[in-house]
Amino acid sequence: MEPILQVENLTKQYPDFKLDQVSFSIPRGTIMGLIGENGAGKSTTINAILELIRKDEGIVTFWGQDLSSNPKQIKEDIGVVFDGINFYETLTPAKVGKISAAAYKQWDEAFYHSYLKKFQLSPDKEIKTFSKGMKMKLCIAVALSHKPKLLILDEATSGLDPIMRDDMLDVFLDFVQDENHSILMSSHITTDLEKVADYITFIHEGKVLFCKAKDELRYNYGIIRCGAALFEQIDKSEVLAYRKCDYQWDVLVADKEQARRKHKTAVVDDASIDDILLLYVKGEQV
Ligand SMILES: Nc1ncnc2c1ncn2[C@@H]1O[C@H](COP(=O)(O)OP(=O)(O)OP(=O)(O)O)[C@@H](O)[C@H]1O
Repeated sequence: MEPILQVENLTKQYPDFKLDQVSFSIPRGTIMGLIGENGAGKSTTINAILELIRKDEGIVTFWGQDLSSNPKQIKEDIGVVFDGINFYETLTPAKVGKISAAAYKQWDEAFYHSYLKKFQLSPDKEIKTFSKGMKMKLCIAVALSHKPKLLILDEATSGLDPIMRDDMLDVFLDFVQDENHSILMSSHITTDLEKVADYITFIHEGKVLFCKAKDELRYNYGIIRCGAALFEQIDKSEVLAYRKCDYQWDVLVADKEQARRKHKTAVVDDASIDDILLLYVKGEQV
């Protein structure tokens, strides 16, 4: 079965930045987390996938089809939420529902109102009275209510408090219970991705550094904490990245159990997604 979204060699050149041959795919029923430092190219990737900006090279297919081959249906099947999307401030959620019902043939008004209730958004209050988090929740309710099969979320949970974020992660997990649904979500809140993502794509300076199953990162990756003498002994072909902090070396490896067997005196910690990101971005690669 073809993936819901396949991205091959996506390239976009800006005067001071190049998104360089980005490739990944999202299998059905899964959540893909997109991570990377500020300016790494996450939003450029999402904008190019959605054809909001023109790509220079590369192939993007949804359900095996190019967006231009069936734009109306494919757009109906994709729910999009960006940090900073704003509705007209004088609209109310009820009016947004009416407008969306006219725009989407799959619009489900009852479903929309059940989300407004779940997210504690009054249908009749003007949007200008909403906080940033409330506006974000409204965007997510709209995106879910036209019954998409793919959700694309660019920093969509960053304005939410930890309790609401946790509820929202449950909504996302529910969404992918249907094997025909998937989510692509970029986030700086890597603990959220640790909770829900099945795969992680790490973009660094416009290039994909890796695209891996989250469990592979969680169960296999580790950080050796050691002094200079032990660092010299480590086989550098096993080192993904390293960083010197005062008198200690932090060394990222892809097989922590092997490192524990080989270096019995060293401390080998589990690596969180934040640790991995930090070592790749701030550390050095062999
Ligand atoms: N329209 C544009 N014209 C020129 N350069 C741009 C344009 N849009 C983005 N860039 C550059 O592309 C690079 C990547 O930006 P992008 O917004 O994709 O990063 P990001 O990973 O989403 O960052 P953040 O986490 O801060 O949102 C940045 O250097 C940015 O300045």
